[in-house]
Amino acid sequence: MTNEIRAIFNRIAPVYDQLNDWLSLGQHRIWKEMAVKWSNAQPGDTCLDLCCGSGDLALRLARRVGLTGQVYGVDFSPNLLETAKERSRWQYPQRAITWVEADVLNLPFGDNQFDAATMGYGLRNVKDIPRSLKELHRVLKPGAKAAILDFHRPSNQQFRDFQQWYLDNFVVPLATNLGVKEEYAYISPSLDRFPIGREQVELARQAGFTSVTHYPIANGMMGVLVVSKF
Ligand SMILES: C/C(=C\Cc1cc(O)c2ccccc2c1O)CCC[C@H](C)CCC[C@H](C)CCCC(C)C
Ligand SMILES: C[S@@+](CC[C@H](N)C(=O)[O-])C[C@H]1O[C@@H](n2cnc3c(N)ncnc32)[C@H](O)[C@@H]1O
Repeated sequence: MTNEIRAIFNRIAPVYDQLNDWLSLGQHRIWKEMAVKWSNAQPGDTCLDLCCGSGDLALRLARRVGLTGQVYGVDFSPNLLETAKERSRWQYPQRAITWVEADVLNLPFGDNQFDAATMGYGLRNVKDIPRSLKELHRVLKPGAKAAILDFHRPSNQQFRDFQQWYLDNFVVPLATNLGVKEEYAYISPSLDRFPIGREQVELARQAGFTSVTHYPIANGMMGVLVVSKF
């Protein structure tokens, strides 16, 4: 399972950023900015971006923490990490971003290290969600926050139908034209298996987070789980 997921993301690396822009009409940038804001990262902080992929959230965190801060981006896809490294070289050559190839279920960091964290479209893809949340809890400093952005199934039936129609009629056909049909067809079943907002809240509480809120965004088609460690 882990190897299959890694293979999916390695294969889509060449088209990943372009397809996110096209298929969300640029909206994913706004959703990611919301997650960074809700993580409460501050200038000078040491931040973590889990499942960083091509680096979108990590680069946004880097902008927020400034020259005195530090950002660590963790992912197990070497191909997406290569894109992230290239982007950071030309976008932020003087900022401290460390790209780490690792499994987020076994983070190579000690306890209580990070002031803030983000995870974009990663939680749905890990093979053990409770363990992933426990690892996140372990590495955050007491008082730190994390924001976890992912797809969500709207409770409103019309938006739910629209989301499914959009995935079936725009996302998969466009991906098919670019030779990555199976990879994008994986989004819908992975979303069916993914816990909805209130279930995510319960899992985060069980992982040790005390303050936990799930915010549906984009008419419930996406969601941000905001967690605090006390
Ligand atoms: C950045 C986004 C998704 C990242 C992403 C996550 C995955 O788990 C994948 C799995 C397999 C292949 C690719 C991905 C993947 O790219 C979110 C935006 C990209 C979406 C493809 C667009 C989805 C659009 C919404 C369903 C509806 C948007 C309505 C409106 C047009 C804004
Ligand atoms: C959909 S991408 C999201 C990338 C980026 N965060 C974004 O928002 O564009 C999901 C990422 O999660 C990574 N991933 C999934 N499971 C992982 C795991 N167990 N450990 C590390 N990375 C993982 C994949 O390699 C992929 O880069």
